[in-house]
Amino acid sequence: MKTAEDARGVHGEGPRRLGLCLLCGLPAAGKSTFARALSPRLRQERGWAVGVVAYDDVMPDAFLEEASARPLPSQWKVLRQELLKYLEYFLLAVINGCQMSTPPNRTEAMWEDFITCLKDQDLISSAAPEAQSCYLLTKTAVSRPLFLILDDNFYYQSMRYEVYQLARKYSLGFCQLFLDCSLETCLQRNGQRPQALPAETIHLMGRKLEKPNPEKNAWEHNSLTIESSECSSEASLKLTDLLLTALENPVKYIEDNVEQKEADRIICSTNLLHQADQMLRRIVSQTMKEAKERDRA
Ligand SMILES: Nc1ncnc2c1ncn2[C@@H]1O[C@H](COP(=O)(O)OP(=O)(O)OP(=O)(O)O)[C@@H](O)[C@H]1O
Repeated sequence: MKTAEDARGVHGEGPRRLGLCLLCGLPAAGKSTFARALSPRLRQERGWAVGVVAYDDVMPDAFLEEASARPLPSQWKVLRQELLKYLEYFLLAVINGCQMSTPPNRTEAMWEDFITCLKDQDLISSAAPEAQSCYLLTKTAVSRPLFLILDDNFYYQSMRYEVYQLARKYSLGFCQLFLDCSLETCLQRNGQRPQALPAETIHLMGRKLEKPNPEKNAWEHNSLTIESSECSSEASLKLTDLLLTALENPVKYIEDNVEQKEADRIICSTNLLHQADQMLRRIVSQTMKEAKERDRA
């Protein structure tokens, strides 16, 4: 199996450039509309292979077919993680230049929607005739720089971090685009949709939203905020720059381990039990030192 270094092409074949881009923002901010316009532009102008994975298209239908009820937040979390696993299967096939296999434990309807999503964007073709549970990658998917654009609200930092961890695991490019749109505009756009969300959901998300914060989180440094109504050539240039920077600077595994260790250290040092333990150790050590000095005197 090839390593992350192979994926970057550091062993002489030229870089195999792969990137993940998160779209985040409030419901009805215009993420899906934006993604629909962005992907043909990137294919045409840059010659990249692009896959937009709209979580709304892949997840709810799958769940409703199986359980005929709206999932709870904890179930959404499990489904999001399952979808990331599917993405990993696809990425592994691209990195290893092999067929995409079918995960053994899967929510069948969600997997089917995921397959349809990749097929519709010319990234995989039908199951290989000799192995019904494998899918062939298309020439587009294997021969060009590839960007996967993940279209969800990603309103908690922790949701985005899961995707970042995937990028780190395979040393992929990673970037985030925050589509900034006022609450009022989102409510207004939502109200005009055929299947509008309850306004309260948008209010709630507006309160909970954790915008990308590159000052606080080093891993979010490759983030861009653009106004949802902005379609200027300047915004377009900034966006291309963001994506190119991500492709050319894939997440470094070792570097980010250091960052993870630092995060663990902070968690550890703020842990009261750990602090009490440290204090106890210091007192014991000081008492023993004093006792030894008394013995010598
Ligand atoms: N720039 C824009 N100007 C005006 N209307 C827009 C704009 N972008 C999107 N809309 C409209 O707003 C509505 C919501 O757009 P869209 O579905 O793209 O949002 P979204 O952020 O993907 O929403 P959700 O997170 O709920 O899936 C649609 O009816 C769309 O036509």
